Amino acid sequence: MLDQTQSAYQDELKQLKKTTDEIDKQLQKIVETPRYFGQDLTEQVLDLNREVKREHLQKASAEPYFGRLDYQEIGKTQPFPLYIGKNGVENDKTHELLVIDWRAPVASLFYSFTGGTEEATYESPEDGTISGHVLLKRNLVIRQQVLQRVVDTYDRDSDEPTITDEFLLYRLGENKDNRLRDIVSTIQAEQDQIIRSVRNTAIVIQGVAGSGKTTVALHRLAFLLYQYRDNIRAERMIIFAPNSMFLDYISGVLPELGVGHIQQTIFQDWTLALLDNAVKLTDSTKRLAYWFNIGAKKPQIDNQAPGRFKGSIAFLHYIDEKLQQFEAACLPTADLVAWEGKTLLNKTVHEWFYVENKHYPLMKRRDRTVARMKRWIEIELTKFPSESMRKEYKKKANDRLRAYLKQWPEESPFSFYKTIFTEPHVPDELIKESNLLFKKKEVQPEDLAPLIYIHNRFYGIESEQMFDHVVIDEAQDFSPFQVALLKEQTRGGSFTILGDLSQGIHAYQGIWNWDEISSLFEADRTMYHQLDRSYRSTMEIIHFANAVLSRGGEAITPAIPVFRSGEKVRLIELGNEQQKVEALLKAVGKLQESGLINTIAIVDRTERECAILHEALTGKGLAANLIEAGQREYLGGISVLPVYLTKGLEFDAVLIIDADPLHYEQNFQDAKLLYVGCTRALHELWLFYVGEASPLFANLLYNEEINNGFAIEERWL
Ligand SMILES: Nc1ncnc2c1ncn2[C@@H]1O[C@H](COP(=O)(O)OP(=O)(O)OP(=O)(O)O)[C@@H](O)[C@H]1O
Repeated sequence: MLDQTQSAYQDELKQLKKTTDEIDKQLQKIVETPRYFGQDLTEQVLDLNREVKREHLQKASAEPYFGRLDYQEIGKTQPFPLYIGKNGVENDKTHELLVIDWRAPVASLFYSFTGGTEEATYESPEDGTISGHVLLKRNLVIRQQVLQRVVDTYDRDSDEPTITDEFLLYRLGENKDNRLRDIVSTIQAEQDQIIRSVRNTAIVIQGVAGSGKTTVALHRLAFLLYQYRDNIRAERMIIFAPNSMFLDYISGVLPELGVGHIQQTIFQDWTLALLDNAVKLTDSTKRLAYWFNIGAKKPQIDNQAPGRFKGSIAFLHYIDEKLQQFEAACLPTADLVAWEGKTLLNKTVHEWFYVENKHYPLMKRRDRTVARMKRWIEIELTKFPSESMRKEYKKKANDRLRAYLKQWPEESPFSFYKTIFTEPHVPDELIKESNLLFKKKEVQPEDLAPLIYIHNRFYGIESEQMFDHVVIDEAQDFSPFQVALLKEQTRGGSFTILGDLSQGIHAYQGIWNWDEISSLFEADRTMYHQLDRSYRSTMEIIHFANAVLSRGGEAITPAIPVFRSGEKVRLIELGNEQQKVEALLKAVGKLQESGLINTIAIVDRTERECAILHEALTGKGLAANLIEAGQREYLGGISVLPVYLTKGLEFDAVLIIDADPLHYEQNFQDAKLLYVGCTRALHELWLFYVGEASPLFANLLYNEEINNGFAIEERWL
């Protein structure tokens, strides 16, 4: 066995040398070609192509590939080794494929193959379905041209030819810095299926915490750009993320995959820019503090919550109705008497507005109709014999036109939207609250989708504002209205919509089930995927988090951990409040001692508590960053942050403080919050409480059903 491993290693060394020599030769040739800065278009394109190739080759030179698959097509006598990397490389002269791009159809075998001796097939664009057998699947770790690891995950000739997770576990066991990474070398079959889904479909992914949803969506973008390179442009693809810090956190993945120029934004920023900043958003800190309040101040969340009401499709239909009424009644009813004896009949203006220009958006239609009226006046004026008469009557006509247009006011999306909040169909409380804000030209986040919707009806959507593909991350926090709005702006209904209902901590605005979103798309243009396997955290952490969630009292789909065992979750009772800071310092010290932990999150329940804690910790010399709402950058290291801001992020270790009944009550909303906090941890999860533990995990260890020995209790009194 050892011999076999060594000979595999030697073989791979030789192959690596052959490939890197060829890459370096090609690279050298490009580097020696002078850049072109002249005006000739053909030369400019050639230069650009060389630059793209240079970038690819430079990356490929350091890490040319990560996998090998020996595949024997039916009818062929020999297997063919396929080396799979982030970019394809071929021999300049012979055109032999040295490295196959991971997105190429044949490379799908590397991901979809899950063991066994049955035929493995893939779809070739030229030759249709190709069948054959996989003889070997090998993972290779190459860093800076050095072959570090060779792991066979399947070898048909071996005594145990089953696919193993060994390489995946090796990758998952690594520590994280402050950025999400690509996973091209270990994409799992269920993830690959999503990544390679056809465009012009709305893919809805419900995935447990850590199932790779964000990562998969980013890989899907890279795939779409490769597969449909003639039809899709990166600049026309957009990612909607929950906050700016999250965008910063994921910003490394697309460049690693060689993809640039994809728009990345948060919904609020995108809408405010479209509205030309005509309105301001209310202070998000206050809003979050309100919705994440604890104890008696905890607000009630139901369908009348402003976000649920204004985010509903019923509200969209209501606005539609109002727009129709506005459209039907906006024209003045009188004729325009330009001067005595010359009347433009109201019927004619109607005809121009409602028939001739009916395909234009409302305000454009108004502009065109008014322009037509002005032209009519000009033409009538030419019938006067003298310049002085024309002048005199022109003034008269313009005055009359001005008076006429006063009856036909030009609405802005905001002024129109405001009129809705006088209607009996809107709950009184909402009218009061909204009008108070509107007076200050302020709006809530849930007002933005309706405002853009009205904006689009008024002014239309420019073709350059249309998207080729839209990714919505943390989509459980999106409202159906937001998705319906984006659908209008996306060619072919091409979407990747991902989220987790168990992490729906913004239930005051988000969806409560996926039908709310799926039903917006035609049934045959939607695909639903469920990812239940969690890759982020150890088994112990996943078991614990599942137990917390199930105590929330609603039916849940438990996350299934990858078989990666680690330290037990620690439930630590403290003697009194004053001990908290010392306990955290001690915990950080212990974790850092191991040398294995890079990123640590200290998680409290509210932003205020975090600020106080952060001050106390830094006062004791701990170098920690306080993360607040609206923050744009994630710096890694030690962070102090409220639990609701941890969403989407991950840390080597998570320390949850104040895990008591006041901060985490036994209800679904709090269970989701604590679940989110717990599932951010990759390797270590510690929870601290003074006195009593939260009912979401109290006495967990004595509960026969769920006690698998995944947690230990300690008392630091
Ligand atoms: N196939 C895989 N191979 C290696 N690592 C993976 C794989 N899939 C996911 N991961 C890792 O699991 C972690 C979670 O991934 P990601 O953040 O994309 O999940 P998510 O479903 O969006 O999580 P959450 O909903 O909890 O925010 C990341 O560290 C990612 O690199």
